[in-house]
Amino acid sequence: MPEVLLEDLDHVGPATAQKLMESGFTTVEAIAVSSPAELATAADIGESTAAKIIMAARQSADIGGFETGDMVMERRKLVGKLSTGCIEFNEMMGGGIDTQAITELYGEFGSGKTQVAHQLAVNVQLPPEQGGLDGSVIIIDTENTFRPERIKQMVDGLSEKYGVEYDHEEFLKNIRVARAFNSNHQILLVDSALELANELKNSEKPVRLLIVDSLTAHFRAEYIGRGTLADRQQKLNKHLHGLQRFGDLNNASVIVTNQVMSKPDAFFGDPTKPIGGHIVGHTATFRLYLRKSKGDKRIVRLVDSPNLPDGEAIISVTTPGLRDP
Ligand SMILES: Nc1ncnc2c1ncn2[C@@H]1O[C@H](COP(=O)(O)OP(=O)(O)OP(=O)(O)O)[C@@H](O)[C@H]1O
Repeated sequence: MPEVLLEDLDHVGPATAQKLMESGFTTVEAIAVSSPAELATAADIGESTAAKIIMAARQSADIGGFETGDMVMERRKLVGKLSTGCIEFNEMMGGGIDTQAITELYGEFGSGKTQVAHQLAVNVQLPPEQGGLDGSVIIIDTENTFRPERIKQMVDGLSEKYGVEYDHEEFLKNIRVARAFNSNHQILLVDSALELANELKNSEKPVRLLIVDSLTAHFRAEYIGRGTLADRQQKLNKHLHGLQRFGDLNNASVIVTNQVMSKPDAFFGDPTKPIGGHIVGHTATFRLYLRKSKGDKRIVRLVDSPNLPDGEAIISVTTPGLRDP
């Protein structure tokens, strides 16, 4: 599809286009999924004009409309399973982490969310015989927690496990990381990820995994207090739909992390419930609650899956990677 420029949209003059770009609305897609109030503020225009611009953007943007049942069926047949490398964990997930789905890892700090994400970034690159998807990965890193050194350790761990000499440099080349500086930037990076995935679609390693670590940290920091809750949930909702769409279009797994607090939190309510609450819950297809146990052991609990029984698996987080205890 040829790229549509902001100025090409009805009701958008050069000055408005400029203001929109400056406020981070750099693509027609970003405008298509925004709200009139948001756009009006960003471009200094009336809400009714903003609504017209959004309609125009929706008509020209490829934001996904209806699919027929047989199309959905065809797409579902392609659902892949990404191995976690742990037998019990895989079994609990019906074979592995589904593609075309969002899987949320939530838990306290240090519960191993980032470790699981790193391991999946390695495993996705393996051939299907070894539980991979022969793909590459995009990571949206919001808290600067991506560590290439950790990837190297895990690749060395794989070499040990399979008795094959894997080259960690090759694995690192198939991991593309972008830092998200705030929640708006984070949302826009999904558009960039879509573009990148399109470019790589016919390459040797198409993008089969998207990781957002952390999904909620920026939202949590930026939207403080009850008054902004609805706003935050709306943004988060939009973001999650963008992520789901990424998973569908690329037959990719989407992994998001979400920190929960051990201490009661005045702003976000029940400490055992992940922030983002209902919105993440209703949009994420699989929710995994991670808990620390003795030593390097972690308990992974599957909560509220649409087609699998709830269950628990124990894994070990070790230097060479995730292992069966
Ligand atoms: N190289 C390593 N070898 C062994 N264990 C490690 C290694 N690196 C990290 N870990 C383990 O992983 C833990 C950190 O987990 P991780 O960073 O995944 O937590 P998290 O759930 O993402 O936390 P946060 O919410 O703070 O980001 C460490 O406490 C340690 O137990």
